[in-house]
Amino acid sequence: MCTAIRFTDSDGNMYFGRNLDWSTSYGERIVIVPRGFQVRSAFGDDGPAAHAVIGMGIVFEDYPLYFDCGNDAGLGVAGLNFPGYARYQDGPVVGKTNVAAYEFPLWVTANFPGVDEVEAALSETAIVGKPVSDELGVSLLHWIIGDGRRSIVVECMNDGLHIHHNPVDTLANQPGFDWHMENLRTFITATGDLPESAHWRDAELVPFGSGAGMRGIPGDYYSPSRFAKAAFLNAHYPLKDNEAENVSRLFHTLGNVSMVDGAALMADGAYERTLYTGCYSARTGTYYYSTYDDPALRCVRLGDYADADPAGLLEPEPAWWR
Ligand SMILES: C[C@H](CCC(=O)NCCS(=O)(=O)O)[C@H]1CC[C@H]2[C@@H]3[C@H](O)C[C@@H]4C[C@H](O)CC[C@]4(C)[C@H]3C[C@H](O)[C@]12C
Repeated sequence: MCTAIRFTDSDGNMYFGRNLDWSTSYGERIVIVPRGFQVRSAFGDDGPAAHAVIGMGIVFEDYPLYFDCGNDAGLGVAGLNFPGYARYQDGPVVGKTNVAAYEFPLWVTANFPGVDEVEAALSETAIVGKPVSDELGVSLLHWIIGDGRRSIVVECMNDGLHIHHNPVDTLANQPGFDWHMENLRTFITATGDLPESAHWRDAELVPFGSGAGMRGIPGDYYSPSRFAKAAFLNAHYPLKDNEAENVSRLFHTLGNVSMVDGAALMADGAYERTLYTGCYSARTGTYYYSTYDDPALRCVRLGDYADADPAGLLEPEPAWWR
């Protein structure tokens, strides 16, 4: 499973991050697309990247397959599994801009400065289930897209392409976004406040300590549970000012829905774990991440590669955060 959140600092700069939960790594690492890089399109509409992009992914035949990424204008996108619900176009649609599902994160971040522009373009766009290769196939995903003002969720299903306004700036896996939002109504009594004592007949029931208000928010790894917990935490975290506080916010919040070995068996017989947590700070153009085996934070600053030769992709060595 995977979980993603978005929030802003006190100046309106976006922080955007995700847990990548899976059993085996694809060999993912930080990949940078320099501004002006010639982006190859599955449907013949090649063109230079209008924005520099940084994120986590793999490079396949000189093409960056991003799992999540952000751009120099402060726009971020992440793909999360959505099998059983995702249904792409079987082939290109005449009269539309056709984008293969594997191209979607790069298409969003290389072309657009913000969510408004992506949303407008999506009305003329078809997402096509073209495999990246026979071996890699087609991933069935839905996407969260965020900037400094808001986020949306894009779900391509049997009945067409849906764009949801995302007022909780959270996404997990199945079922669909509308269901997750409806389900949050189950938890409206949850609060971060210090609980009062209760009186039952002659008994005064005093809380053991703080945290009682949050009882009922689930802590298991099921997708609806992670959505509810991440949405609660993202809604209650106090607004923070500086980079360190906001990076800390991102990793603490996603740490609360991260998956520990041995607790969630997948259908293939392997346990799911949070292989990495990634965070894009639009304030500093920095991608931070930690992995399951090495929780130390590493990072790469997009601005350090502003003058990079647009002819090639970059796979920089990350530095320790501090
Ligand atoms: C497995 C990842 C999603 C993690 C997730 O949501 N897990 C939920 C588990 S569960 O089902 O709900 O149990 C997804 C996110 C991005 C995906 C990758 C990206 O889409 C880029 C390419 C796309 C190709 O079609 C397949 C390989 C691939 C390299 C994808 C492999 C895999 O499907 C990834 C890594």
